Amino acid sequence: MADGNKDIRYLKGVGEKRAKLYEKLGITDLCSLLGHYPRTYIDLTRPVSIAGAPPDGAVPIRAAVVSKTGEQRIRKGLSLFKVVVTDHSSDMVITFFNTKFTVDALEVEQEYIFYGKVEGTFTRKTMASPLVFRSGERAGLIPVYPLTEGLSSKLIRENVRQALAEMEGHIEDPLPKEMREAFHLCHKSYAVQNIHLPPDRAAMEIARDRLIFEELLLCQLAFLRMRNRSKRLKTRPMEPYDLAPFYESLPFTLTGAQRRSIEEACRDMTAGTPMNRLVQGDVGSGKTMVAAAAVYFAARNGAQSALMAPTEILALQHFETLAPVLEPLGVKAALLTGSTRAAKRRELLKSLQAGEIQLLIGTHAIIEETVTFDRLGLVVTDEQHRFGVAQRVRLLSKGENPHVLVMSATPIPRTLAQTIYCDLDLSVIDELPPGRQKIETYCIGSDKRMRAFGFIQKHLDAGKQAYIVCPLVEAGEASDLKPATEYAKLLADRYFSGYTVGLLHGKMKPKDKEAAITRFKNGEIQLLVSTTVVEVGVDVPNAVIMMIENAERFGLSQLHQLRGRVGRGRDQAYCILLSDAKGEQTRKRLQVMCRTTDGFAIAKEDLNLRGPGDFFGLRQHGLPTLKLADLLTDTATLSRAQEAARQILTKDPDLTAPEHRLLVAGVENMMQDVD
Ligand SMILES: Nc1ncnc2c1ncn2[C@@H]1O[C@H](COP(=O)(O)OP(=O)(O)OP(=O)(O)O)[C@@H](O)[C@H]1O
Repeated sequence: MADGNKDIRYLKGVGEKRAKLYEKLGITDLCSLLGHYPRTYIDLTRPVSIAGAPPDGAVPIRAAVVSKTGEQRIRKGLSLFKVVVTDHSSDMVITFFNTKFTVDALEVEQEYIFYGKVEGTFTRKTMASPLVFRSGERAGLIPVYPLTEGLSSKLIRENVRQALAEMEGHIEDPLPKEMREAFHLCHKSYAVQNIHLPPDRAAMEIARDRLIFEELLLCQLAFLRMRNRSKRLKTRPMEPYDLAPFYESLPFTLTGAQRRSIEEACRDMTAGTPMNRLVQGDVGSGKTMVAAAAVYFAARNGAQSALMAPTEILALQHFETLAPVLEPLGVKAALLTGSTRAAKRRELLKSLQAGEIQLLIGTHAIIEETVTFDRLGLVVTDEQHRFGVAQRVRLLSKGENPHVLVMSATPIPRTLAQTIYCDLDLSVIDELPPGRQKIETYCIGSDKRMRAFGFIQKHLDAGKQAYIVCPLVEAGEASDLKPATEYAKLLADRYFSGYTVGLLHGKMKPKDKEAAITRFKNGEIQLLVSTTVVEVGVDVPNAVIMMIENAERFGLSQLHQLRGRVGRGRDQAYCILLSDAKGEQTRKRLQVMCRTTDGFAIAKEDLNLRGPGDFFGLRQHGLPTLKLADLLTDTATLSRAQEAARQILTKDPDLTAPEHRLLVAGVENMMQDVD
């Protein structure tokens, strides 16, 4: 505990009850209270006149009280108070509800700052339930804090003020002095003081910049240290075998981007340290073939590979794609999932241990203790963020420092990827296989549903297939949404009665899911009604239409993944987004889908619209929660922090120097909440 730090109950007005509320915000002592940064600020430095107040948004108005009415009881539990105020430009009527205490404290003829939205007509201005500040008391920026029920921003402000006084002179700076000077950063104590109680915007910005820098620096240090550690691991270097037999055996020519990624991966494996590579490519860009080549390369070197997929459907599909490619080249593949029967499983595990199987594909089932390899040399994970760190470590421990290849279909802008996957090298497949056409995307209301059905029927008649995705499995989960089970029945009985309609959802038994996918792949099912279980990875090139019901329910990146299930062959493909939602934000989101099919552009829009916190749960990516930094907009600070982290680790790779003691504590504190 830092010098001067005390339990939160030390503060005036904080007893057991409030301490419990503070605990909900992760605050237990003065230091954690000071680490609870304001969400935003009310700027009292630039009051506007009543007559000149803009019609939208809250503003500070400096005005004097003219008169107050008494309490008016509107109904039980609801009282109204009216206060007339004036400034040089106009009068205004302010209404307060149930806040007798605030109104009583207002003195006639005194000036105050009222912070709220000015409404009403040109001649009669009004404001409802404003925040009130004594004019001249402190016309700075007033911090507004993230709250929990029972704690007000005002109370937190008062507690923070006291905590700052208590901690004065005790706030140590984790950044060495030379670094602060080199990167033009203020001292930590100035930063903490001015993030909470800035006299003006400039001071707040200096403080913010400094704290964002520190946050990003700690994050970079954590990842770079991890990376340095893995670079120090040793593994047997592989021989650079010729990949020509692999390339020649494929039914198509690989794209330049696929070959480049393959070469990068194979080069990594010939070094004496384990590969740690992320292959990132848009939907349908052909990531599986990169994995296939790496598996082939490892097998030629006598090493086994494991491929772990997040769902049984995906594991099965990888098996069905990879086995026919690899087995003619002498690489035997096997599939192990939760539904593999006991006898088959026993036999499979024996062959695996004897080294007769070169590639094991499966779900979590492959990390169980009973699964042992003869010589595991390569681990491929699909969509890494769906696995926890512990699961990954368990899989890795089945070999001696095996190589790692991660495939991700979530397009992340490069700067973000570099931060999130700072411990991984990055290969980007930025080219689609030849002949792919832009998926035509339409957004329609349910009044056009029948026309859409007609459009689908025309394509089914021509021998093509289609998907209809619904948000839910069963009725009753939410009243206005299409449940897949009932909808599939309705479609089969009424609108698509002459066609084969299949159903796929997450609550089905694995065996039935497998059967549905296989029948769809074989063309026995023409129209597949599904929930989002088809979202990632499902590959049926003959399917050309993706219709999504209640499209407003899905995030942009999810819609993109769903749409990516079509347009995987040479035929023109279509995506129909069905939504009756009227909200402007929703319309905007769906329009983005109609405008572009580029996953990276969509991810960027998604980040802009939702913010990185919501994007895909950063914590699942192994990224700590950042309090102030925004990875999208703070890119300049991010590169400064990266530079600083590199400088620190070059001098002190293990962060053992005494001047880095506080940095290490910061890194550990930051990483402790990552899974
Ligand atoms: N170079 C290529 N030329 C033509 N077709 C290709 C090429 N590479 C892959 N394909 C085919 O493209 C389809 C998509 O490939 P794959 O399933 O590997 O994509 P992906 O990157 O895993 O996509 P997703 O993330 O959407 O699952 C498959 O049917 C595959 O056989």
